[in-house]
Amino acid sequence: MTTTVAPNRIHIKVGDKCEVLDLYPGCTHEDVRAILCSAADMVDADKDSLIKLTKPDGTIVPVSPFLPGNTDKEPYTLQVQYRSRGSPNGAGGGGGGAASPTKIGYLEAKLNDISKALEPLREMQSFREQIVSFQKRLESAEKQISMANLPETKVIPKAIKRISKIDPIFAHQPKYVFTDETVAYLKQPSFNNWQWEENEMTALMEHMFTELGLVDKFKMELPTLKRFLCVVKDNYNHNPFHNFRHCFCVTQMFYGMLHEADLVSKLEPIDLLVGLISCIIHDIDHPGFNNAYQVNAKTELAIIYNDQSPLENHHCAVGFTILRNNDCNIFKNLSDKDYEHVRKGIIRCVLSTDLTKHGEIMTKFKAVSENFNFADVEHKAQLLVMMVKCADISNEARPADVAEPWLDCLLEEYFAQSDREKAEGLPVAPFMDRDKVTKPGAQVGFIQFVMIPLFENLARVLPQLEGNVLPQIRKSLAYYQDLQQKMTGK
Ligand SMILES: Nc1nc2c(ncn2[C@@H]2O[C@H](COP(=O)(O)O)[C@@H](O)[C@H]2O)c(=O)[nH]1
Ligand SMILES: [Mg+2]
Ligand SMILES: [Zn+2]
Repeated sequence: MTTTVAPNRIHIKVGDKCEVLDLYPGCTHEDVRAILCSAADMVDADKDSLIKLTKPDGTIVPVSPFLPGNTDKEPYTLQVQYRSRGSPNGAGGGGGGAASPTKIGYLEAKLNDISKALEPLREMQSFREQIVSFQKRLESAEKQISMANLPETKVIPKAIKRISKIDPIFAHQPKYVFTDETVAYLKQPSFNNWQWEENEMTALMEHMFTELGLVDKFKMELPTLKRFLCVVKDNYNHNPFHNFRHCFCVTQMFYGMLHEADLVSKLEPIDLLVGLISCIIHDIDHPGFNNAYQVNAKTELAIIYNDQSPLENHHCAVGFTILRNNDCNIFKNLSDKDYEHVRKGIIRCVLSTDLTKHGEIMTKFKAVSENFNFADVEHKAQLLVMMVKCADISNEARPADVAEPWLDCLLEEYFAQSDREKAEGLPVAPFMDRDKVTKPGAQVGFIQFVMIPLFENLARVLPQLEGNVLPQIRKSLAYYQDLQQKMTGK
């Protein structure tokens, strides 16, 4: 089982000064921003300040906890620009920036370091008192400022920020031509995602739109579709599991099931569009920490969405923010009625990927499957919900050499979350705890009690899944049961 524990060493250049930073596993976007601001001697830069990192060749490097490590020979160049909310045009403003929790965290850490170094000195006590008084002043400033900022949320500006980077990236996209073998293989649930790079995966997704007739039917402009997919890719974070490759796999499994069950002829193009876009945006901008963490840690997402499926609501909001941008709006030629239908369907599918809704969705679908009717709009909406849910948890429906690395990725993300929960004194779910989880332990229950019942329920309407998909899932279950037996003797 692989886990990442070593800090990531980053060399940066700020003006004519060079700095070395260590990013520790589990640090957040906010931590990285705070560290970079401090390296630029701009600890009072606020959340809206622009932080730009570039490689020596001028390529912009996204600021994230997964910043690739580099060497002192090729440091990143760091620029920080204030963007105080108080100033009318969002620029300039210098020291007037808001005190944010990250600044307080950073200052606390920095002051702790200083106080450790001063341990032997007599002034220690008075210095500690100064720290406490300084922290209190910052906390009170933060309270006042956060109250003043209440109406603003990060959701929409964040998505827009990344859209602004699209054209330079897009301009360098290579053109792809896929062989007949590849396009046929793309329709198979056994497709191996690990052979493809990110740009190839966006091109394969573009192929799905064309092949399903959606480009023609909805008069999509190809550059708009390419840009949409590219911006989606850039708005997935580099998490071990919830990343753009997972988005591709979910979309590809949905596409594979459409073909496997001959749904292209049974569903309307608008249904295919709802399902495909739902898969594509379903985990966009996932922070790598699940809903339980969001709620327990009282994160901004939990506050914005009142603890109600904060992640799934966020994925929808970011997806539709990208679509609202004219350059990415593949829905721009849809009638108002179609747009309304598509939006409603996508929101329903993406919100349904919250596994806490699983039981309710299963019960409803069992009822409609008794007399399923492809002409019934509600029946079809429930079918799409089930298909997106199946696609989302479908790794073990793939051959073992494709599925197993995904389990390592999932556990790596789980362990990073539980390590952080332990460090922050938050509740830890046993299935995420590195001291309690084994690979077969993680899979046997999940495949037996979640995956198989879900796919079997869907197979009541799509019996073709009994052909290729369900046998592979049962094979995975047998494999992990056997492994568990060997490991525990039970
Ligand atoms: N133990 C396992 N859990 C799995 C597996 N595949 C998925 N999952 C869980 O389901 C959710 C899916 O929702 P997502 O939108 O977050 O992707 C995921 O987070 C896992 O908790 C699996 O193979 N084994
Ligand atoms: Mg999700
Ligand atoms: Zn997912």
